[in-house]
Amino acid sequence: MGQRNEEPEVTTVKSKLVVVGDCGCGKTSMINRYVKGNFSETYTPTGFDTYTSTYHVSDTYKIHMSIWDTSGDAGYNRVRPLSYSDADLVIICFSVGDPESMANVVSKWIIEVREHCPKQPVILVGCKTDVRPDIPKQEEGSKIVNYDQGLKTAKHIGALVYSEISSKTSQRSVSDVIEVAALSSAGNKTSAESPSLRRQRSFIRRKRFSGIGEAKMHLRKEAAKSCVVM
Ligand SMILES: Nc1nc2c(ncn2[C@@H]2O[C@H](COP(=O)(O)OP(=O)(O)OP(=O)(O)O)[C@@H](O)[C@H]2O)c(=O)[nH]1
Repeated sequence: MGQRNEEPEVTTVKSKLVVVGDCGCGKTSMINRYVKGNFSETYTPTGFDTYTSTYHVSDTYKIHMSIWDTSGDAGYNRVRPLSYSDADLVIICFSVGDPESMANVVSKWIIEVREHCPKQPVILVGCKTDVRPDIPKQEEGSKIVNYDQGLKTAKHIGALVYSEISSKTSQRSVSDVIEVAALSSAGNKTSAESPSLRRQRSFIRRKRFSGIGEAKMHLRKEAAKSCVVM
């Protein structure tokens, strides 16, 4: 009798991640580092851009991400909200070398995000950590955001995760945060109970792929020091 060669059923979950934050804080560089694996010193302001990438969580579970890159420019304040439609998770970025960009997380970004995405999880990302050692000690406090200040802001805005990255020097830090975002958003889907989505949800439950649980497991497995799940 011949052996049946059964392919395992592969579940693919779709997830939309929206990335916002001040101009020049490092959003596009983070996405480029994750999707294309490269980094450019050249600053090209973004209008809107969409990238796609598939995260292979396991042999039988994939997350197909669409990552929406937005402009931090005030000129886009009226059109940027269109990007939030159907978002599963929002990543708010600031630059650790620019305290004003972190202040704007509280005074501008979380307010805009909550207006359009009242329930979706938010991840706060401090970008450009490689600039920290370049800033002279006596200027600390005025020109740099330290880790504790970033973490405090993340708690203040009710973020699910606080993470710090350098798109310039650390592929790993960027992969960690995007993959935690993917896992958190995939386990968080609650809308549109189509039969296929019901199957996905039951699969997620069976495999204990709850968003936050999966994110924590991922963090432990990878021993990532750059992400903190709150
Ligand atoms: N040193 C350093 N520079 C970075 C890093 N990430 C981005 N940059 C630089 O910062 C500048 C702006 O980066 P972008 O990624 O384009 O910033 P953005 O947030 O997408 O900007 P907008 O499109 O205007 O909203 C570029 O010159 C990048 O090379 C980083 O991790 N370290």
